[in-house]
Amino acid sequence: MLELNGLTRRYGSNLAVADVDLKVEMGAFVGVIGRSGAGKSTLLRMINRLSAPSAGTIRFDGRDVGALKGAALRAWRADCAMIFQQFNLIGRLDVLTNVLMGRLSHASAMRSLLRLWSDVDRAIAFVALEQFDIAHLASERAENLSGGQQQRVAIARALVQEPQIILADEPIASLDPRNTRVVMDALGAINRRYGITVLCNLHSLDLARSYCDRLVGMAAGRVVFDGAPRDLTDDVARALYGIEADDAAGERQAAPEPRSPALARAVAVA
Ligand SMILES: Nc1ncnc2c1ncn2[C@@H]1O[C@H](COP(=O)(O)OP(=O)(O)OP(=O)(O)O)[C@@H](O)[C@H]1O
Repeated sequence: MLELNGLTRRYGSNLAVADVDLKVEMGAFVGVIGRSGAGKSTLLRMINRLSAPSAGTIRFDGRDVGALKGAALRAWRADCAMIFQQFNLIGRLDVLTNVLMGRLSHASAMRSLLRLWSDVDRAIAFVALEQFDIAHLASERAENLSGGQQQRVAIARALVQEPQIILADEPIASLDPRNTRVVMDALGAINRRYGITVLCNLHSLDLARSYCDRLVGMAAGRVVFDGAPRDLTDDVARALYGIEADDAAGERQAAPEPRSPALARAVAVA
């Protein structure tokens, strides 16, 4: 289990993440939702230790993730793979090599340094590409692929890390609707087939509702909703997103003021 307690990140006087308590059971597909600036990326980056908490703890199966250093920290980062909005591939390298980068933590230091991939690593990378219907692109330069294809390469790279958790930070923000579905389906397949826990930052409520089995709503750095998608009522959504609610939900009518006092307070300080 992943357990966050009092997790906080300050940037000067700005509280990006404020006193977050969260327990995530392994195997879950959790959507982290909220308006821009709510603290979603900062939360995921702290879990991966890309950003240092100002206060609070991150524990995984009882281990204090915040205290990890050196090889143990590298192992943790391999255990919780990140997927970014901008894919973060090496454009001039071919697709297969990009996926093989996900095997670095499984190779010896010498092999990693010389990029001497074993046949087993190559086979694992190829199978990962096949799963997302992009094996035929293995020898293409990554920069020549469409956004949706590049994100599937990034997901394949994350998969070959053999992580326990995938942290996806707005993975579909730069994609058109068709590729959005393809990429979300790929994350859903990983979650179901391998039981890999997915924490996925999403702006779209429609997507969050259709793909996630639990939603965590953030406003002004705080968790203001935590529950099943069916419990995320329109009122809660409006409180979370304010004037962005219709964009997020894909509706056309104007959003009334939030009726839930606790959520309204949280949004007011956002
Ligand atoms: N490196 C940084 N330096 C200073 N402030 C930061 C930094 N990163 C984030 N912040 C601030 O922390 C707050 C939360 O930002 P964060 O990116 O986590 O929100 P978000 O919900 O992921 O938003 P978005 O959906 O736009 O990415 C914002 O006020 C942001 O300006």
